[in-house]
Amino acid sequence: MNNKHEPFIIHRYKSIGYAFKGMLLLLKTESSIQVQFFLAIILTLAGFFFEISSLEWIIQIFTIILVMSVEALNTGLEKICDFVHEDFEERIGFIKDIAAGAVAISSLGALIIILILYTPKLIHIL
Ligand SMILES: Nc1ncnc2c1ncn2[C@@H]1O[C@H](COP(=O)(O)OP(=O)(O)OP(=O)(O)O)[C@@H](O)[C@H]1O
Repeated sequence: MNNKHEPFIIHRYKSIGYAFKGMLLLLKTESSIQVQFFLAIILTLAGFFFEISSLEWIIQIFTIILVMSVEALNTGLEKICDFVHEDFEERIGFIKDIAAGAVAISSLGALIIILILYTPKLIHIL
């Protein structure tokens, strides 16, 4: 529970704690995040294997962050939807669909970026 009267530093410290708890909850409970985390590990290993440049690392890390952040926000939105309206409701379906659309946009973008990064390297070793 947040206490708005506690010192700023304590308040910030607790907020960071909640945020880390949120990351662990996502990893423990959400299969989509687990799959993305697994793919992030594969990409990290690929980065070391192909000795990608600093700029390529930055692009790859940003790509992973983007997809996983959008997925996390989508998960939160789904939970709110289920909390406010458990039964079938067209407007809830619409909200969930457009939130899933955001995940699709970031995932397709990520796929294109990863293909641009690794296709030449894969062709080179084949
Ligand atoms: N309460 C509802 N009313 C109307 N349509 C819904 C409702 N709940 C889900 N839907 C429809 O089903 C789709 C999938 O919803 P769901 O909450 O199962 O998301 P998901 O991405 O499959 O979830 P998960 O995180 O389990 O993978 C939504 O995009 C929406 O079209």
